Amino acid sequence: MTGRDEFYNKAKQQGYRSRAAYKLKQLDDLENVISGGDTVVDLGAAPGGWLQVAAEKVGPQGSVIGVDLQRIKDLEDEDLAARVETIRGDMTQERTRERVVEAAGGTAGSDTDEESAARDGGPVDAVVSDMAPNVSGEYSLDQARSLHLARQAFETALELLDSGGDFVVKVFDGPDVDAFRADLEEEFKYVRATSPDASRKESSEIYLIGKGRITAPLAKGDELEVEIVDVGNEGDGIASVEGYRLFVPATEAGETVTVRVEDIKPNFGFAQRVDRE
Ligand SMILES: C[S@@+](CC[C@H](N)C(=O)[O-])C[C@H]1O[C@@H](n2cnc3c(N)ncnc32)[C@H](O)[C@@H]1O
Repeated sequence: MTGRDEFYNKAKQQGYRSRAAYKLKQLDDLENVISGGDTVVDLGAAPGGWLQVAAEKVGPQGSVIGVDLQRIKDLEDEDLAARVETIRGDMTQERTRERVVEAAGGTAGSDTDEESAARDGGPVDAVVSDMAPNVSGEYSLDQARSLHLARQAFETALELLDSGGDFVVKVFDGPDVDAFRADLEEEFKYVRATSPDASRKESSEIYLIGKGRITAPLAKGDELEVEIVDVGNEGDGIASVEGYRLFVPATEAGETVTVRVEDIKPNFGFAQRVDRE
C-alpha cells in the first residue's frame, strides 16, 4: 500500500475531508502548535481537513478562522462547526487580510498593526498555512508562487500572532527557501523544517514551523532609565530590559543612563542616551 492510499483511506474512514488532516496532526505532534482554548487562523483551509483537526484541538473554549479562495462547507459536526468561522477570499489581497484581522479581533486597516503586534502581541495563538498555488507543471514557476503565498502567510502571522504564538507554513522547496527561513528565524525562538509522513513521497513540499513568536517589551520613542550591564563586540553598551537586549552607544558597563529607543527588532533594539543632550 502506498503512503497515498494509507492516508486517503484513513481520512475516508475517520471522516476527515482531506488526507491533509494527518499532516497537521503530525506537525502538531512534533511541535505542539495548537492547544485547548487557542485562537487559530488556518490559511488555504478548503476543503477543511486542517479545520476539523484544529477545531478538535482547540476544544470548546477555542476558535478557528479558516480562509480560502474556495467556499468551505460548514463542518458536519455541530460542536466543531460552532468553533469555526470561514472567510472566502484571496490572501494576496489586502482586503482579505483585513477581514481576517477583524474576525480575529484585531484592528484592521492600520499601518502600525505589525509594529504594535511586534510590541504587545496580537490576538491569535497559531497561524497555520497549507496554501498552495494551482500547479502549472513548470516547477520554478510553481515554486515561486508557493513562496509568495508563504510570505503572505508570514506577514499575516506577524500582524496577528501573540507573543509566544506559533506559525506553520507550507512551501515548495527551492533555492529561496533558506532566505525565507532566515526571516522566520528573526521572529521566532526557533524554526524547524519538516516533511510529515502524510506528505506524498514524490512531493517537494516542506513545512516550516516557527515556534514562539518573539515580541519586544519596548517601542520606538520610549524613554527609560537603564543600567548598562555589558559591552558588545562593536563597543556599544548593552542594557537588559526584561531580558531584551538594548544596544546603547557611548556607554560603559556599570553606568545607569536615560535612553530613547530608536529602533526595535524582535530580538534586540537600539537606543541613544539622552541624559547628555
Ligand atoms: C492543499 S489545499 C489545503 C488543504 C487543507 N489544508 C485541508 O486540510 O483540507 C491548498 C488550498 O490553498 C488555497 N489557496 C491557494 N491560493 C490561495 C490564496 N491566494 N488565498 C487563499 N487560499 C488560497 C487553495 O484554494 C486550496 O484550497
